[in-house]
Amino acid sequence: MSTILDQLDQSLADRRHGDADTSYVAGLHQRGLNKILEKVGEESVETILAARDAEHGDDQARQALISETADLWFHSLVMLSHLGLDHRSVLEELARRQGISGLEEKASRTDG
Ligand SMILES: N=c1c2ncn([C@@H]3O[C@H](COP(=O)(O)OP(=O)(O)OP(=O)(O)O)[C@@H](O)[C@H]3O)c2ncn1[C@@H]1O[C@H](COP(=O)(O)O)[C@@H](O)[C@H]1O
Repeated sequence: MSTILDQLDQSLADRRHGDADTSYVAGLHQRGLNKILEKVGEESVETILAARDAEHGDDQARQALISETADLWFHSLVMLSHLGLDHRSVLEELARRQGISGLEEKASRTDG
């Protein structure tokens, strides 16, 4: 599956200075970080609403949650790409955290 993320990140990088008339991603980059963050916020809210519907919902509601989550991941990747980052750094961070209990990590923080 990480191949999909590799391919997607390559597409996003290729469109960084692409034609907004033919590319949604190029259009987002051209409209700038604030527009991209607006989309991330919008997709976050849509994902939350879809998750509430999916909790006691049918297969259609669960599929809608998958679709909204994909939109959220996609727009998050556009955000990272806009700032010169990609999914590999996020996967590395998740790998670094593997096996570290979230409760232990929280207790070890010096900032409370
Ligand atoms: N994975 C995606 C992907 N997921 C979602 N979307 C688009 O994200 C948008 C989100 O839906 P909305 O209804 O919120 O968007 P909207 O109403 O058009 O947006 P606003 O005008 O309101 O900001 C839709 O236009 C979707 O088509 C995506 N657009 C592109 N990709 C990937 O990015 C590649 C490059 O896309 P282009 O730049 O369009 O060539 C594609 O080959 C795909 O692999």
